[in-house]
Amino acid sequence: MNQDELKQAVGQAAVDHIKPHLDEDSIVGVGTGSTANCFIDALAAVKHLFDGAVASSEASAERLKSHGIPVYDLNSVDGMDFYIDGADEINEHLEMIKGGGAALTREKIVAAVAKKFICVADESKMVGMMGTFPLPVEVIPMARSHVARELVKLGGDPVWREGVVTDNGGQILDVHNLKIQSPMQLESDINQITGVITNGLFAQRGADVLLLGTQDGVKTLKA
Ligand SMILES: O=C[C@H](O)[C@H](O)[C@H](O)COP(=O)(O)O
Repeated sequence: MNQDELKQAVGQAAVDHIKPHLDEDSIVGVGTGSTANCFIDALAAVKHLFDGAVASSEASAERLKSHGIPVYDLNSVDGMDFYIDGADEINEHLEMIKGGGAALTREKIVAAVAKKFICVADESKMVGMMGTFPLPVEVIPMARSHVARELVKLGGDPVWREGVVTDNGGQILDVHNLKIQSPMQLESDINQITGVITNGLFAQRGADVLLLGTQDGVKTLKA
């Protein structure tokens, strides 16, 4: 199977995973990116089983609506059982780097509301130590240079993702060459820098379940 087929397989596996738990009041939390898109497309086939979705980006909201799935503002829902999203890197503890598509902040917010985070990923995303994928950090635009200098002090090489404006009006610094030995600590340290909106480490709130697409089928890993 090629990478796209692996993404489709995990998208379908995520629908199969949550389907027994869906009812007419269920709200599904939906992530962003090419793997999350596969999940959205598979979810459309069971849209009669649940109420609607909360999306972590305008792009995912549009895709959900194009399938006729109602999209709710997060402030109008009390909670949700599941949040389904991809990752740029994930380790054996189900800690992740996310934000390759610049949606990290809304992803972290929707994930915080959900009872369970189900990560969908093809096997290329599984790593021993995170940091090969540059860590995205969303910043308030006027703080960009200040935050970049502070990130250098933490051992990274930040690069401005020029031209990208997030759904929140923020800008993105991609931090290269980090050896992330303590993801939870680094997540806190970066969030302490004034001007940071959030960073793409999902360690304090990692995934609860990983559906990993491999050549031997979809494997289920639990935290
Ligand atoms: O901002 C984007 C998200 O964190 C994505 O979930 C992540 O970049 C993975 O995307 P993809 O499934 O396209 O590799």
